[in-house]
Amino acid sequence: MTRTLHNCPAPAKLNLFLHVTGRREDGYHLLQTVFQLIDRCDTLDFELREDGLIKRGNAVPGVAESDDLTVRAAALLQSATRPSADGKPLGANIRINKCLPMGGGLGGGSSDAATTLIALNYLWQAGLSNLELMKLGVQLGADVPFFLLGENAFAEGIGEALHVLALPKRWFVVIEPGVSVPTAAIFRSADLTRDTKPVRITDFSNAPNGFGKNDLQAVAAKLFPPIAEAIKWLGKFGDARMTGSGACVFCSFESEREADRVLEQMPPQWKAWKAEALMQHPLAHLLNRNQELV
Ligand SMILES: C[C@@](CO)(OP(=O)(O)O)[C@H](O)COP(=O)(O)OP(=O)(O)OC[C@H]1O[C@@H](n2ccc(N)nc2=O)[C@H](O)[C@@H]1O
Ligand SMILES: Nc1ncnc2c1ncn2[C@@H]1O[C@H](COP(=O)(O)OP(=O)(O)O)[C@@H](O)[C@H]1O
Repeated sequence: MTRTLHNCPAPAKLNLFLHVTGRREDGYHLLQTVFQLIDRCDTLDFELREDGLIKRGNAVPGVAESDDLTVRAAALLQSATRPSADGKPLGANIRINKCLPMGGGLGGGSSDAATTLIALNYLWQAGLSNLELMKLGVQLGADVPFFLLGENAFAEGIGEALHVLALPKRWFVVIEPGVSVPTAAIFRSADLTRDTKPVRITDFSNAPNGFGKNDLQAVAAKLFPPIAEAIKWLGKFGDARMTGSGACVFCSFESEREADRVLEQMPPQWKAWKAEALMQHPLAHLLNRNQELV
């Protein structure tokens, strides 16, 4: 039995567009979005424990151990898994090397949770299918099923109704405006428009670059002026927009060279970086994909 998995990547996502098309009775919003995986990642280490305990091996500023999405993901998987022959569940030590900013709209916490489910399903030999992991994942956050799908996707519902989508190879410049955006506050805002007309997946496929808009952007940029400033500056180079509920802002380019040219001119107040589009989740080889999936 493998006992450790080191340096497991938890990649970021960008929402290439994000339309709010309605609201469910429970308050959750109906969305249409395209999720793009990129090669900027948190990395996680997992070590098997025989005593059944789930422990985080390092502190994550601002996130208590019991609230950490990795610890919650591990506990959820443990409760859905049959104990070993001696009746005891397996546990794990989890170390997280955070690179993705929290409240950045890059889905870092959700991706950490998905990587935890993938890695521990493998280490514990739990044998859950990908669809079963996705059903667990959506209980942790609306973005988690996407990271478990393992491929870029068009998403509907609250983000859990996923359709695999082939996206072109692109480079992205991403600005971290230095603020952390609470997702719930953006969705709660009275200023949010919730009635964008639904689009079809083919509408996007015919014109992938610069399609649609991010309906959460106006609300977030008003509440957090550094977001508006970053969009204005990056907008000089192309169609700059916010990802998710913010705060990060991105613009896509055909080549790495174009991305480098923009980074060379970046004002010093912002942390900024380039990333390449990923076609697949880096842990796709550990997913038990089968015909249940779209
Ligand atoms: C906006 C998006 C777009 O990809 O990404 P992020 O900016 O968070 O990365 C997601 O829909 C966010 O997903 P996630 O970050 O997992 O959010 P959750 O923890 O499920 O929800 C946080 C809160 O946002 C609100 N919420 C979230 C998703 C949704 N479709 N409708 C909502 O109204 C709810 O009030 C919920 O309590
Ligand atoms: N392992 C984790 N990494 C990041 N955030 C976490 C984690 N566990 C819990 N959280 C909580 O989830 C919130 C959203 O984080 P994150 O997913 O990084 O941002 P976003 O949803 O904007 O993409 C954080 O503010 C934090 O309180």
